[in-house]
Amino acid sequence: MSFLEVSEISVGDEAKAVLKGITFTQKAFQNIAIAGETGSGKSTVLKVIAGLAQPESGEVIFKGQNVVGPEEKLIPGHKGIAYLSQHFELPHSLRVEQVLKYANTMPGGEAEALYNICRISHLLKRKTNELSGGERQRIALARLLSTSPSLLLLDEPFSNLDMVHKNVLKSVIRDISEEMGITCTLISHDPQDSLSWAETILVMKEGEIVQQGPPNQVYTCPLNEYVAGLFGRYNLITSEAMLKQFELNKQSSERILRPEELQIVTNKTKAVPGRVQRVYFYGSYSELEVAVADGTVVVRVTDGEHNTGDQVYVSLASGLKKTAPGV
Ligand SMILES: Nc1ncnc2c1ncn2[C@@H]1O[C@H](COP(=O)(O)OP(=O)(O)OP(=O)(O)O)[C@@H](O)[C@H]1O
Repeated sequence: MSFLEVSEISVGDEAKAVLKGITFTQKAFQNIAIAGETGSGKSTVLKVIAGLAQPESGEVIFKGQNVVGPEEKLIPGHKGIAYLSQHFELPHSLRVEQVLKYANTMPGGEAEALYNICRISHLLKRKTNELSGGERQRIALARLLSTSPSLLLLDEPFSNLDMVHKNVLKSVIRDISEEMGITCTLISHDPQDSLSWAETILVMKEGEIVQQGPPNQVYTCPLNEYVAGLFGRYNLITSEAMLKQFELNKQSSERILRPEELQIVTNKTKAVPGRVQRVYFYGSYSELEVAVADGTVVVRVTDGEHNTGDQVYVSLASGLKKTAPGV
């Protein structure tokens, strides 16, 4: 029995299809991230899983039990599944401890451990209107988790957080999985969040899953430019000289190369000549925009030795091996 089975979920009608036959499974403790452009249907998937949005067809089976939609249940939702919305709300001007007390179904010791994991123990006496955005979010999270769910659905939890609060929340999410045995699914617009955290990434476009696989596969072997663009800079190699020198298949997604999949070399074998047009410094590495015979490519370097105007040779990074993208 799978932990979560999502089968052929469709939402919307012919005039506006929001989800079109979404199917995937999630194992217990498998971190799944959902990526996709705005409006691709990511939040709707989470809401259907949580029993908060009604699908037209398909089913969600959670630990062997059917999750029913809001049209079939007086109080929407499923006890074992928590959904942290982008637009969560906390009651106004109540003490944090009161907010948590109303929701809490855990025995005293466990609730205290939860508040420690969520880094909110020091906030219990504060009023809800005296909190930062990051603190409010961790309290909303603790409130959800105090009903002891085993699946947590996080809908863009990092948006609007500064780096400090974001890093705290990342540690909280990691501890929630490890210490409380909760499985998490995450939507994030920042590719770094998904790539560094997930075991599996589902990529959505226009209500469909267009690619799924482990982060390194989705990143290095994107199905197309849409998927590539979601996870960072890329080159679509169209230069005839490069295709020939690098022995790339003109028709396939092999032509999509990340800046670090190219390198600057002194040996002219299997390399094409170019001139550095721009240098972008990012701290631990730089990206060079290099004009080649019939195009421009971006190459990542770590030596900091290149300047605008330099004559260079570009080749494929050594040991680079592309595999077929998983769909
Ligand atoms: N209750 C609703 N009724 C009708 N259409 C809706 C409803 N909620 C969302 N939609 C539409 O469904 C599509 C998918 O929305 P959804 O919020 O799931 O996308 P998303 O990928 O999460 O977007 P974002 O990244 O902007 O949050 C959008 O076109 C949206 O306008």
